[in-house]
Amino acid sequence: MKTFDALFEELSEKARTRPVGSGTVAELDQGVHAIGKKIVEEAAEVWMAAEHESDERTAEEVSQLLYHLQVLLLARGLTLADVYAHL
Ligand SMILES: N=c1c2ncn([C@@H]3O[C@H](COP(=O)(O)OP(=O)(O)OP(=O)(O)O)[C@@H](O)[C@H]3O)c2ncn1[C@@H]1O[C@H](COP(=O)(O)O)[C@@H](O)[C@H]1O
Repeated sequence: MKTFDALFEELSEKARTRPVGSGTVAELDQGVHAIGKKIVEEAAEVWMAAEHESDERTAEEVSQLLYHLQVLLLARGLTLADVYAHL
């Protein structure tokens, strides 16, 4: 099972090597504005799933939100350590 930290490592590598077909690379190329909109959209989907859908759907939506948050960090050149410093 993939962890939050392992996903960030994977996405960091994708950002560095820019493999063809990577959705992460495509999203990074859209920039912070587009990624931010995606985060807002995913956050709303988390809310709706938590209120109206199953535990599994809620967990799935949360995973997508976490993914897009990580892409935003990469777009800004931030690391997980930068975030953890505030936890
Ligand atoms: N965990 C994720 C992940 N979660 C969410 N997403 C993206 O978020 C989208 C889900 O958004 P929506 O629910 O809005 O679904 P959708 O409306 O069909 O998608 P869009 O039309 O909005 O793109 C998916 O289509 C993916 O583009 C993810 N894309 C990639 N990953 C992981 O990231 C890693 C790198 O992926 P690549 O960069 O694509 O190789 C791999 O391990 C993947 O499993």
